[in-house]
Amino acid sequence: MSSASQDYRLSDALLGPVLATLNAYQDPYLKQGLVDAGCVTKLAMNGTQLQLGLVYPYPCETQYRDTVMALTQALAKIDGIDEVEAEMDFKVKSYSATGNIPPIPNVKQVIAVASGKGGVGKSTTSVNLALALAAEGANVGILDADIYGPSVPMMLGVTDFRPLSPDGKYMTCANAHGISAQSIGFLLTDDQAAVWRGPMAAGALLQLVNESLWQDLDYLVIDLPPGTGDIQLTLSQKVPVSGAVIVTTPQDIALADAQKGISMFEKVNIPVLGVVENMSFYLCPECGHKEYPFGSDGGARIAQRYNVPLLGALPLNSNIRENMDQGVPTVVADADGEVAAIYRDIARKVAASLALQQQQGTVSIAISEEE
Ligand SMILES: Nc1ncnc2c1ncn2[C@@H]1O[C@H](COP(=O)(O)OP(=O)(O)OP(=O)(O)O)[C@@H](O)[C@H]1O
Repeated sequence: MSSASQDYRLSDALLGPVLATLNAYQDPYLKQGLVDAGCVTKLAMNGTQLQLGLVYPYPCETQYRDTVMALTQALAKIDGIDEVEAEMDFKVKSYSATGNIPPIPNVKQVIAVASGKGGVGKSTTSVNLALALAAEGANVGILDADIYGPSVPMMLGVTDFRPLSPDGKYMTCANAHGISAQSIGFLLTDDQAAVWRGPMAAGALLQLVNESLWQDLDYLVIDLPPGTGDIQLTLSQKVPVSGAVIVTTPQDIALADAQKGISMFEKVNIPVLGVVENMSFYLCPECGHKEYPFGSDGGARIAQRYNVPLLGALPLNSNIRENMDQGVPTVVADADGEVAAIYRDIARKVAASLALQQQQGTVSIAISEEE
């Protein structure tokens, strides 16, 4: 992966061992050495202190501390280096899997979250994924396209928000817990939305995508309506999606529906970044014992069969529901907890996978003005 800029000012005697050491450190999400991944942007010496600049192609701020500690330990073994001062950053590049669709202004990448059937926790996953990407440092928006049950306003605690259109063209978004949000639920009552079908719903959703005032987003997460019908297909064909995440529960029936979701995206050439298995196991709050009431490897099986990664498995946990009902999702409400850590891990996998798709050039890259 080529990096934005490289400023290497080391003697030949140091440059070789330093690059070798940095490349021996495999980024756990890019699965590449830091040099091969194009992350190393600056190398200089100040006395016996190595000044190191790293720029990742995906957001991973919560990993910086551990990475610097590991690198310092390894680099300090090289003769002449006693200390390391690291500057860490990330830069997400504009990218769409569907090269012929124009980019959304001020949005670099679009992640569609889908499920074959309703009620599996697609919105819960979308909201926590968006917040987890933000926790890693990204600028994130979420679009609630679930016309049949727009739950994002409730989940983010912004049910009273009504969009304004200062210029008569673009609508303002709500801000909650550091992310921007737009929802069909801000504009319609439940009964209005429920009667929408096919083209009418898809048209309105496209308007929401293209006519919202997004502010320099690294990622726009779209919570699609459940199912794999016309609306989902139209959106997949008309929105410049970078990659899709499929949410499922472990029961066979949900898995069968998830397979339909994977096939739908494959048909329109949108890469499926992976599967999230929700309500995968029950974690006893008293003793920490894990139980798998629906079998323990549904998500893994579907991932294997369709050759897509299993991004993570979330427990069936009443806190997740309660946090949602209170408008403070778990990634924010219990940022140091185990569940938030699972969501952040999923977020890093998704973001790194998008960066890798770009690196491999399997798809076209959309360049927008903010680059
Ligand atoms: N891992 C979980 N543990 C406990 N409750 C959960 C979990 N995931 C989701 N829920 C709860 O399950 C219900 C359905 O979740 P959610 O609304 O996210 O599903 P959905 O797939 O988006 O549904 P629909 O598409 O029909 O709107 C919500 O009450 C939510 O709080």
